[in-house]
Amino acid sequence: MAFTTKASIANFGGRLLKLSHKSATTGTDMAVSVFLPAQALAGSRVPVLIYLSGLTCSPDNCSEKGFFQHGAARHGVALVWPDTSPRGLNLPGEKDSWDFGEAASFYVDAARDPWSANYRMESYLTQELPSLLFGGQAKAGFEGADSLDGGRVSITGHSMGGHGALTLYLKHPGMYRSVSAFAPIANPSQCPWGEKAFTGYLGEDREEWKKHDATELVKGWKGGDLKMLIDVGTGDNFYKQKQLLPENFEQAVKGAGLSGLTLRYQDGYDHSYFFMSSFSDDHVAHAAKYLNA
Ligand SMILES: N[C@@H](CCC(=O)N[C@@H](CSC=O)C(=O)NCC(=O)O)C(=O)O
Repeated sequence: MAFTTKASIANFGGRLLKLSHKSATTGTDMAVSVFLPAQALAGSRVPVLIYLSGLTCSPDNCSEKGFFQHGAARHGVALVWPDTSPRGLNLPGEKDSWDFGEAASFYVDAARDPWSANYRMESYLTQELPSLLFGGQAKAGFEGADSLDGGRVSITGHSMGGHGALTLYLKHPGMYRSVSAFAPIANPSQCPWGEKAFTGYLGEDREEWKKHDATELVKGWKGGDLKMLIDVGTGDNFYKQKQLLPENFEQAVKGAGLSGLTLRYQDGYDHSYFFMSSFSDDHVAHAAKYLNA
């Protein structure tokens, strides 16, 4: 049995499961939370929306105050909240700052020591975690696992997790049916957060960084309509500090002649979960449109 169930909580007519499992990819225990809507508990196969969290987060932040369960219950969509990095490794410098190391993986497979052995979050999220989650109840070992339809998966995320959602979607055409993001770090090669993380995890070669930068990746997108929703708050201090750079991303989409990006600026909203909870219904509805098509 892959997963240990730490908690099972009644929530929006379904259940919120707090799970953990041993990961061969990261070499650590990994936490992950799953929301099973009532439809899943009643035996229906349900599609899945993965939410990648931002810097400093665990699976708890969004599952406790993002209110994605409200829309997910309505549309019959399961939610998966992975963790933001391996934990408990005690690597040198891992806990020195809130925007690098633990809870700040940027969802890449690190290429530099000491990170490359364990900070392999892209492989974890695109290979190991789906194989464990969608392998059926006998393999997964938690209630309702048989209901998860691994053939219908979309992805979303916030800030660092918005960067993760956009880049995994653009790097793995066909893996996800749609993508959305709240306040994503949309052009990490050009902002302080991204420059710090990419130098630390990937090295100094800026050409290498482009492979993990949504604004660069979208220029080469060949997957047709983008099926992409992005929300950014105009009162977001990180937006004002040019950590997010959604305009660069939009310019790249226009330059590549692509359709299917809805980029909305939400007046006065900040970077917090007050923002996500205000629009999480829209993001679940966006995913459900493609997942239930
Ligand atoms: N500690 C920082 C603020 C950190 C912060 O705002 N983290 C965001 C994600 S930022 C981009 O990835 C977050 O989601 N925090 C968790 C929460 O529950 O709000 C500072 O002091 O500025």
